[in-house]
Amino acid sequence: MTETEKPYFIGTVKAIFFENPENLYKIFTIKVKKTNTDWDAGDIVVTGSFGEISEEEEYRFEGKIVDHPKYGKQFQATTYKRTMPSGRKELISFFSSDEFPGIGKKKATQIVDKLGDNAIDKILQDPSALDFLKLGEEKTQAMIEQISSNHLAEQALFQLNNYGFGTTLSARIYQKYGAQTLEKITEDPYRLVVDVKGVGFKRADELAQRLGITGDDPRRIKGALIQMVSSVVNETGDTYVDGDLLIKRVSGALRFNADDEMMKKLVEGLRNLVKDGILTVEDGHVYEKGMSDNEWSIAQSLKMITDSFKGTPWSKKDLKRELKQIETDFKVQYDDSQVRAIEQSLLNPVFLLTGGPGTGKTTIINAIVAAYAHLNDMPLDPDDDSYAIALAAPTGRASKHMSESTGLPAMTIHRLLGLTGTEDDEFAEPSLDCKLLIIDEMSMVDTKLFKVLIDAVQPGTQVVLVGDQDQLPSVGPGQVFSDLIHSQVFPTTMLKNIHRQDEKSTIIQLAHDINEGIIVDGIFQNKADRSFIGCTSRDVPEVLSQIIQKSGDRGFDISDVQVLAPMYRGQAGIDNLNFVIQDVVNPMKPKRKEVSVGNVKYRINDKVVYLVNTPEEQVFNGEIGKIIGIILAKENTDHVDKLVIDFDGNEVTLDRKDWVNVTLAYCTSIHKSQGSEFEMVILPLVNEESRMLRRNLLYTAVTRAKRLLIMVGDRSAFERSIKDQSSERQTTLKERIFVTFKIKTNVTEADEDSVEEEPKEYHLTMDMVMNNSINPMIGMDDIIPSDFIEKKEA
Ligand SMILES: Nc1ncnc2c1ncn2[C@@H]1O[C@H](COP(=O)(O)OP(=O)(O)OP(=O)(O)O)[C@@H](O)[C@H]1O
Repeated sequence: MTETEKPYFIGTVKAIFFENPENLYKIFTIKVKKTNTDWDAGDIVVTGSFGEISEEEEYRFEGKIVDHPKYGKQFQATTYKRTMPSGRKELISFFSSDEFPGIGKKKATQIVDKLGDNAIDKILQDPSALDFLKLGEEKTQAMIEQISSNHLAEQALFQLNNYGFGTTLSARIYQKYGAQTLEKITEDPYRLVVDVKGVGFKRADELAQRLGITGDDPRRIKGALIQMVSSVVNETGDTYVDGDLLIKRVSGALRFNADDEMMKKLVEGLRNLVKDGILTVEDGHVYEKGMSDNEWSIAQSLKMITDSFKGTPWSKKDLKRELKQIETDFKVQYDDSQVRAIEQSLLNPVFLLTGGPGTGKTTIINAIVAAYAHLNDMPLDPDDDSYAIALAAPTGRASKHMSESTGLPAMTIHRLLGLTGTEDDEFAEPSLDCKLLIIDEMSMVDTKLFKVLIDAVQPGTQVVLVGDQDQLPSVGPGQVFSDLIHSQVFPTTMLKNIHRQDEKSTIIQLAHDINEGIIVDGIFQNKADRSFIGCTSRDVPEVLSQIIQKSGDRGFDISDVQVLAPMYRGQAGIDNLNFVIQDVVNPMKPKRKEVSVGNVKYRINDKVVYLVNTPEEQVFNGEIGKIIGIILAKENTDHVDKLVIDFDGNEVTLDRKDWVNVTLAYCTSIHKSQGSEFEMVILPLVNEESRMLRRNLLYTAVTRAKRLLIMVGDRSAFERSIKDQSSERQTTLKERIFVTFKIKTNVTEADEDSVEEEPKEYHLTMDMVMNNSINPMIGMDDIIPSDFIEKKEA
């Protein structure tokens, strides 16, 4: 090997024993034919990211020899190339191989006779070189594609690598565009911002610069606009970005002077994105593709449900009688607001019920179900043909709670709708054949999911949405539950009385006080069921270790203890606390099995959380499980490391490539904890997290504790959380509802058409952009929500 020559191996692939479709990483063995290294072995192991690799084919790999601590000597390939067959004999056997169905030895010989030893190059350069075979267009095309596919994948991955993309991103890009990768990204590198997760504007901009796309190139402007809308919406949870703000931010990102000429170009860019259906602009608000339609669609479906409701076959008197009966049966006396809630839910097509912990939401769901069934002569038996009640919640835990408390089947909204939790859900159009639909934990439902859910409801169905509007809003954009309540268009009951009878419990009262913004001194005093331990963020890990140790001594199983934190980073952040707690409750000991991925180590008994939806395995985002088995690659015939995890009785085996879907769960985010409750919650809050500290965050965390709550950290961080009201998310769902419901009451047919037709007309004018004169309520001055209620009830 000369100094400049890179180490290489040429060999035939024998067996591929690991493949990660996410990043195309593969591990396989080759039978070595030639090498410039002094590693003299018949078969070697090769690793790396490869577009396509076929067994029994010959390739040339360049890279370096490494000594893996566990698996020994391997060749880590950075580039690879299929060695093209050369020489008459090899070429004939190549063309007559299984890769080219319909080409036998005779035709293969003809090709080589006609095109010579350079046959492959000739075909790649000029596909008409094969015309003489008269195979027909389809077959010829298939043959050319087969020849070029490997060649193109290599070329593309090599070039992407040159452009500075790492293996994972290169693989994602190649998976998206396939053979057209280079053509597509050189034509418009900014398309990566839309098409490939993980490529932002800055990255695409660097590539664009290398390709000579700079300054005010329309492609550059377009890329910056798309990226900015997406990042603002994901950061804030708003459903749109204010047009002015967008233009300001984008001109900053593009380093444009805010002169008229540049503004015109930005507005033009926006206009084109609207034309191409990538963004929507309405009343000066800029929405990501589909988001504006989602809001309209929700409003229209709610209107359809409202309009199609023809009343009940029983009278209000029957209902009163039924309520008395239920009180007797359930041995409970409902308070006034609870009675109102039960009545309104049964009398109306759409009803909203909100209340804090212990106010009786579950109690009311039980009453609604029982009364509905009895009043409609329907047995409360899911196996009976006439049973038509659907109960669902956004998380597995919440739906399980619903099912346990009602004794009826309840499921996740995804399962109810047959959704997969992937991007395909956007195009799903399921249909629900129930007559009464009750959704719990409604504050967690985002705009996209609610759109699919409410669109699936059939005319005549009654819908009851239950939740706690003061909790954190959904992770995805929107705040549907809060918007529906604040629209005041639908009958709503807010439960305020706390009914939970536990005299000793002070946690619920604390939660209500927090919600009211009351900072009572008592919050920092120790009570039987809660305590506060003041410390700095540096001390949080140590304090937490001690609490966890003591909780174990007091008989708490770690599955009942949950540490909840707002952020991932920092000493008191989720990532660090997980390592700290793991060391206390499940430390490494000699001879214990341990596997690692990145800097996370997994051992048997570790508490983990699942991060995606996998309906085939019946395991969903946010579910907490325990590792009950570790099967090493050398112990199974697949030659892959595996984790066996018990998710509440459902055992799931995850191959190493799927470990990205789990993480340690001794400490989880407060956001993820929504919809779950734990016997004991430990809540560290520190001043470093000030950006996140809001009342609804603290309220959500505190309300997760059933028996014990231990607050740790900076006193001022807790006080700040109580004081800082969270700002409302920016959405236009309420306005859509006002417009849509006004149609029903007093607008003409012509107006109706103009709303139902896609409301896409481009409104953002230069004036608007420059003068900050955009008003989302344009044209709605004369409507106030209570107008509608009065009309409805009249
Ligand atoms: N009117 C009532 N009279 C007596 N007890 C009641 C009444 N309403 C509710 N309860 C009791 O109060 C407790 C809390 O009620 P429930 O579980 O329905 O509240 P919740 O709002 O669903 O609470 P969480 O959101 O915390 O689960 C239960 O034990 C329930 O039996």
